[in-house]
Amino acid sequence: MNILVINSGSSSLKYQFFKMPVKAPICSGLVERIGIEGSYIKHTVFRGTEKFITEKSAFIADHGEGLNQVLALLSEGDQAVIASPDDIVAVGHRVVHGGENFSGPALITEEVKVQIKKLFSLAPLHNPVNLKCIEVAEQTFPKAKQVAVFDTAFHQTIPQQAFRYAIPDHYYKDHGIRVYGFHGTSHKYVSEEAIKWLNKKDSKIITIHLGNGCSMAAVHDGKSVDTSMGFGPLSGLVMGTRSGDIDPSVIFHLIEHAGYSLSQLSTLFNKQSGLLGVGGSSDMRDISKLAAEGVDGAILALELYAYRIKKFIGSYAAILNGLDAIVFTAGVGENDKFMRASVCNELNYLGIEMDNALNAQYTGGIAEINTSESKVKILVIPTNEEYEIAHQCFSLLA
Ligand SMILES: Nc1ncnc2c1ncn2[C@@H]1O[C@H](COP(=O)(O)OP(=O)(O)O)[C@@H](O)[C@H]1O
Ligand SMILES: CC(=O)OP(=O)(O)O
Ligand SMILES: [Mg+2]
Repeated sequence: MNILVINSGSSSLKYQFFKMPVKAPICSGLVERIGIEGSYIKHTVFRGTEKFITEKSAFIADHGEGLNQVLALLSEGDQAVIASPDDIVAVGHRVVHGGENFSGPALITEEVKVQIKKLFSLAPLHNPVNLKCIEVAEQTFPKAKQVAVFDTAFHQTIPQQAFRYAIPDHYYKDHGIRVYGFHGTSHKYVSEEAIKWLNKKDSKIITIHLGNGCSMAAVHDGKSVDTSMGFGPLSGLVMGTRSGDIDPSVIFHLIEHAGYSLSQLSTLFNKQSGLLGVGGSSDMRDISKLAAEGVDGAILALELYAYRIKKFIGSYAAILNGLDAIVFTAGVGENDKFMRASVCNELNYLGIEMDNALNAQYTGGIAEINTSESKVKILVIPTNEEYEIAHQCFSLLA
């Protein structure tokens, strides 16, 4: 079954094309800087062991134009992988917020689109773009089924004591104020891979997703029981540009004593904080370089980032009442051996002991980087949100 997966962000669009149930994609790509100067597309076709890469840079005004260019790359020229748009059987969309209505993938109907729209105010940076991509894909691939896979779905198993905030009841009932959690597709995928690796019933796992957005999940026997992002994708860990946990008193203080507006506060905590705010860049590679040169802000940014992860490991070990494995994933988790080492340093009380050589030698795939005595396994598992979305579409439609 030909399935195209679209993972859309505010200014980018990642895609992969699968012939399900085969896990290896036929092609994948990235449209970056949509609507801003310097737009470009990188498209890679995989044939056997060979890769054919096409790169284009020309202004792309919106996600519609981006998707049309993707369609052209899929269907035209030497490296075409389909003959016409009708060859696509399904388009799987990452949708960030599904509220309490979706605990699994959904075939997109007018009613589902209304639900996604109702949640715009809860995920203003993500849901509007996700819906836009659905509408463009409906026009571009009129015969295909459209399927939504929600970031929030995997976290719908979190119990009330973890998902409710200690504020009066009607804020939950009337305003939907609760923990939703995000990156669920990634936490689900890597925790399932970890469970296969451990081959253990009743497993207790902590998954640590460190991309531009960062979050952790406590996963008991395959079910999410707590997660570090909450009502929106702002709480919990220190991220590329987001602060993570902050005392709400700071907000009251900045409004009352420094005259901040709501939009200034939103920009501050969503776009000017995290690694960028403390260390001068949102990109972990830059921060590591600056820290190695001795720049104080960058050193502090690394310390805050690792410390917060460690704190969540401790709290999740407590709520799980035990621990079989911790899993590092996404851009930083998969690539940054120094960050993995900082997080795992002095966690032996919890039975977490890293093998420094194995950590340093890691180059890809699923691997254990703990010592043979370590009670808890330390795993690195590359996430694959696009494949997980294709897999969920395939299961829904097959
Ligand atoms: N080799 C590397 N070493 C350290 N950090 C890396 C490396 N490669 C990528 N990263 C970091 O991964 C982050 C992006 O992760 P990614 O999972 O691609 O994010 P997203 O999907 O949220 O855009 C960036 O902070 C980037 O610096
Ligand atoms: C929900 C979220 O934070 O997503 P991303 O990491 O893609 O920004
Ligand atoms: Mg990501």
